[in-house]
Amino acid sequence: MSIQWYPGHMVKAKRKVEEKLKLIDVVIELLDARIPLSSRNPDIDNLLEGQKRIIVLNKIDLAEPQQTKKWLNYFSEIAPTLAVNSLTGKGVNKILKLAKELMADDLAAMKEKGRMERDIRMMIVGIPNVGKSQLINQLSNKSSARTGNRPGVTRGEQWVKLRKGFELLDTPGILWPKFEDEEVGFKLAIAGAIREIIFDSELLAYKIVEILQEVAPEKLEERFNLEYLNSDTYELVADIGRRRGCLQSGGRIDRERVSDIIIREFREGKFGRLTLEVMPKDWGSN
Ligand SMILES: Nc1nc2c(ncn2[C@@H]2O[C@H](COP(=O)(O)OP(=O)(O)OP(=O)(O)O)[C@@H](O)[C@H]2O)c(=O)[nH]1
Repeated sequence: MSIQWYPGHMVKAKRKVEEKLKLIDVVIELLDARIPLSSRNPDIDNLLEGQKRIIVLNKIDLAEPQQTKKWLNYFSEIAPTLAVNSLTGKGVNKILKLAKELMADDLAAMKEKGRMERDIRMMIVGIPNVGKSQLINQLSNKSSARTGNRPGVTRGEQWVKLRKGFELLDTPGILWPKFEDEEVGFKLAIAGAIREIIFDSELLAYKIVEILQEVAPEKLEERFNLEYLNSDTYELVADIGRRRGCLQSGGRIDRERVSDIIIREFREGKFGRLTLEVMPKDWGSN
C-alpha cells in the first residue's frame, strides 16, 4: 500500500488515534533516535495533553550514542524518556517498569475504592516505519503483530496480553510527520523512514553531504579520504566525485554517478552510527 499524503488522510489518522486514546492508560510515543525531531508528529503534544506517556527513542543501534544521551535528556523535560533497540529488545523491559510507576497512584486509588485490580492498558503511536510493530513484537514476546518495511501496514485490532498486569493495543496509532517541511522530508528520506518521498538523487546526495558536514564531518573525510573538507557542499560533492573517479570525458565531474555512490554507501551504513539531528544550539545552556 502506498501512503497518500493528503491532509484528509492525516486528519483521519489523527482522529483514529484520538478515539483509541480514551481506552489507554499509558501511551508510548515512538521516535527514531537518528531523527528525533523530524520523526515527531507536530501535533503530538496537543494530542497527548493530560495523557500519561513515555517517549521512546527507537533504533538506537543506528544512532550515535552520545547524541542519544543528549536527546534522552532533552525529551525527559517533556515526558519520561527511554531508548531502545526494538530489533534485539534492548531496553524494552524498562518500558513496562516505567508504565507501572506512572500508574502506581491510580492503581492504589482504585484498590482503595475496592475496585477490581485491572491491567495497565497501553498503545504505541508514531510515524510510519519507526518500528511500532517491531516494538509490539518485543513487548508481547511473540510475532502476533506483523512487521514489514512497508509504511502504513494496517492490522486487525485487538489487545495483546503482555506479562502479568499489562495489555497492549495490537494496532499502533499511525501519526504523520511534518513532511510539508522540506528539511524534515529530506531527513525522513535519508533515514529511510518514508520511502514514498522521492527526491532527485543529486539533491538527496547533496543533502546527505550537507548534513554530514554538520553532524559528522570527520566521517566524510575518513570515508572519502579527503585531505581537507571543502565548506561549500557543491564543491565537496565534486571533490568526492574526483576521489571516486566519477569523471566524464573532458574531465567534468559525473554528478549523477557520485550522487548514487554517496546515497548507496550511506544506505549501506558505511558511515557508521549517525544521528542526523543534533541538539538545538540554545538547549541546555542554562
Ligand atoms: N536497526 C533497527 N531497525 C529497526 C528497529 N526497530 C524496527 N526496525 C526496522 O524498521 C523497519 C520498520 O519497522 P516496523 O515495526 O514495521 O515499523 P512500523 O512503525 O510498524 O511501520 P508501519 O507499519 O509503516 O506503521 C523494519 O525493517 C524493522 O526491522 C531498531 O531498533 N533497529
